[in-house]
Amino acid sequence: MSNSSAPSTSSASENAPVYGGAPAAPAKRTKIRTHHLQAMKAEGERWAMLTAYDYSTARLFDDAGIPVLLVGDSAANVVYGYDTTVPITIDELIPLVRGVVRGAPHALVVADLPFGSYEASAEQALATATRFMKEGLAHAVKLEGGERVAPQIAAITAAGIPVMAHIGFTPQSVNGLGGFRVQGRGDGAEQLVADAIAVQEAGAFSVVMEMVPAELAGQVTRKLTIPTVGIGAGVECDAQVLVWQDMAGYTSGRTAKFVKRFAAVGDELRGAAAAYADEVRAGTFPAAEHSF
Ligand SMILES: Nc1nc(=O)c2c([nH]1)NC[C@@H]1CN(c3ccc(C(=O)N[C@@H](CCC(=O)O)C(=O)O)cc3)CN21
Ligand SMILES: CC(C)C(=O)C(=O)O
Ligand SMILES: [Mg+2]
Repeated sequence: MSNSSAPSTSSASENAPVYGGAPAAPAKRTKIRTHHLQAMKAEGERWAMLTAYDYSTARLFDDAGIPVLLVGDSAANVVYGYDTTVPITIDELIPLVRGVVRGAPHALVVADLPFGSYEASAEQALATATRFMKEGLAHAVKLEGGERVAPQIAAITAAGIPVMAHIGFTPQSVNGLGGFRVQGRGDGAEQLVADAIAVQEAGAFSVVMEMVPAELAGQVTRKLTIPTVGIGAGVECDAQVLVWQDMAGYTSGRTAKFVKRFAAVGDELRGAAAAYADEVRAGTFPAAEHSF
């Protein structure tokens, strides 16, 4: 459906450096829509979601073929430096969404609704989701909660906005959940299953399960018709998500147990900054070739 192929670069000079605005990838790749994710579940094809918070990283991840990018409220931690996701606001997130959407011509871009912007009522949730679509140009929104936010999910989807749900450990409720903890153990299993079914019935196109025992996450994945996206929820989910800085080794300090580092970007970048500064101090940069 409507695979509007990305326009090619219209740069005046072939050799001009590209600082922005250019398409991230060759044309012809499919623009990902929710029905593609549904089809992948039917085919048993796993997919990867990553967070992104700006244009430049969104381009790289779109080029890498990541089908879904999440502008997470984890921006609270990795962009703004807050301790939790509780303080981040709609106005701090929307500009990040705009950058990611411009950088990702193929990926489905999902925007996290921040704490305090949707819990009060279906009306509040729809108003917030609408801002992320109109001002952020997001393709879908995500919110935390199961049964308790089913009316919100129903109202947003009824307005034509796809919703990704998020159950299990929901970081915005860290204070109510008694810390960063695995959910769905023991008695919690029944509630987790009820939450999964509630969000599917309310119209969610997909659901994130965070820090849920692998076996339970597998059961839920088989029970649901919509794709599940795990983070600390085992390999039987239909998809996986990680915060990109965690995945790339660009987060400082201790990371959660579910994180695997696929690169050491932080070390690389620190090294580049130090090497640059050394050359400036030594007078070896800029050289003649960098001068006019
Ligand atoms: N960089 C980053 N990565 C994330 O995955 C992430 C964020 N930020 N910010 C928002 C939330 C917060 N998340 C978190 C934060 C801490 C733990 C954590 O400390 N987990 C313990 C759990 C111990 C247990 O219950 O067994 C761990 O060791 O994994 C988990 C998820 C996930 N999200
Ligand atoms: C970790 C993912 C699922 C998230 O909600 C976020 O990055 O905010
Ligand atoms: Mg989040």
